[in-house]
Amino acid sequence: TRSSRKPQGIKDLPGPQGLPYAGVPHKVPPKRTWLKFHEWSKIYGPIYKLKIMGEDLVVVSDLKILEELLVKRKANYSSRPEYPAIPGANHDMRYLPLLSHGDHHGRARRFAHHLLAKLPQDRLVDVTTRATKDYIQALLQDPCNAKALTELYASRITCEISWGNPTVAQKNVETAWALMHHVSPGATPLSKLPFLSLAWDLLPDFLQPWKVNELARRASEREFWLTEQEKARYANNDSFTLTRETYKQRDKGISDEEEAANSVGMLTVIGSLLLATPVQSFLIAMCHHPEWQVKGAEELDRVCPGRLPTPSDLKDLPVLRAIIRETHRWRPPIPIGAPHASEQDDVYNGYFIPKKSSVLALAWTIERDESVFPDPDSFRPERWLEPTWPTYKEPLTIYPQIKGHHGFGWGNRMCLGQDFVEIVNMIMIGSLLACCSVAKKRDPLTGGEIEIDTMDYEPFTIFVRPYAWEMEAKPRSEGLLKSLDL
Ligand code: HEM
Repeated sequence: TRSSRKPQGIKDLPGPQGLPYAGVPHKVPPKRTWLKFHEWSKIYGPIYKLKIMGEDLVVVSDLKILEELLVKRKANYSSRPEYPAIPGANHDMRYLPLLSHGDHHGRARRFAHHLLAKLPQDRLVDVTTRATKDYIQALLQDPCNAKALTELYASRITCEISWGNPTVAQKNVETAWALMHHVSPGATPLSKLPFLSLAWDLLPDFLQPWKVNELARRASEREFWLTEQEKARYANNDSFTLTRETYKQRDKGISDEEEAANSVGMLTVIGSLLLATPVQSFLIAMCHHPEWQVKGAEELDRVCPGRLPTPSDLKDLPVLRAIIRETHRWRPPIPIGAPHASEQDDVYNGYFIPKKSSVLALAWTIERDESVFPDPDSFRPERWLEPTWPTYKEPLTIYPQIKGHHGFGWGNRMCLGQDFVEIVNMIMIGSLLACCSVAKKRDPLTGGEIEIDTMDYEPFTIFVRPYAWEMEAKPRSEGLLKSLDL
């Protein structure tokens, strides 16, 4: 048993107490789980443990402890927990972020890294700029649909990069959210009662409707990814699919057609979801902070008059970078972190961490440390721009920046998409600031502003996104829109 494995004199981590096997699932709210974890970190400290249906979760909100466990001890902390709702997710070469630690993860990660490293920056800029122009036009026509439009146009970017085919963007969004929904707590009984997965191969399907649903979801995703790969092979573009062809010729692993299709499909899915959330949070922040819209737009008018920003402008756009960095801090897209599973029992600072624990880097709490981020709940980009704030760092031609910050994860599992995100966030958010101004919607009868709940985020296992909100959007500069052909 675990307690007999625990060395003498070694303590259990503090944390909320619950039932012997089940732990505290009844104390973890399905909505805004990160707020509960944040509250517990105030009570139990920067590293604490809770149990949910037999799984130990170690929740960490201190950068030094994370550095020690997830970087220095990465040999032990680079795996992933099991996802009962997707049997096989740890070893099927399908979803790189869910693979357990081992050669198979290394192979998938090297290939994904190769695809992203070989992506010419010009192509990413071109694809993103075109999608952003269409996005702005659509947003100006239908601002209350901002949530869905942002996801659709982020998806157009990743679908074009992956397969040279933006027309399947909507299908990609649906595929992405079907996966996310499926792995969310409570979506199937498997997440709540993991032992049911033992029956997967034993019981007839009619007794396991969740199995039938999962197999259907997987089959449709598989067909989608293989079809797009096949179509892309005959198209003359620089898509990831074609990069893969050259990789194959050099005989560097990934020989299987399906494995390659999965790698590209997985990047298309996670890329589109994660590119959209910061833009959605940015729009909500801007509805509350017209003053930052003005400051951001003034900077863009000065640095890139009559055109949209490009990566070579980044050094001259500290206000834009501060707005983006503050958006990632204010509403982290992955507020409780992506779990790293430990492979062996371990002891940290006199505390026992059993093997197969899931270690969570609690981004929400790290980004709310009052000694580093005074007034942490407010959206204040000036904390990155004025020397009186603890986060201020020079030179302003480089800082603030999102690349390399802890929200992209740790050690062997660190996000591979950081350059991608930096460019796409910059073009989408910079173009929005240059072209439009947004505001809370006004009630047509009373003329009063319709409030937007800035904490109303939809929970999925790892990513979050805001629920739909209502807003107004107007062209900021007709001249700019005209010169851009919008
Ligand atoms: C706002 C945008 C994004 C954020 C905040 C983000 C954050 C993260 C985080 C926290 C992880 C897990 C790290 C860990 O376990 O320690 C991760 C993994 C990953 N990300 Fe990102 N990401 C973003 C966008 C993207 C994009 C656009 C791509 C691809 C185009 C991408 C590709 C990946 C991949 C492939 C992994 C899996 C790495 C592995 O398990 O070995 N990410 N990301």
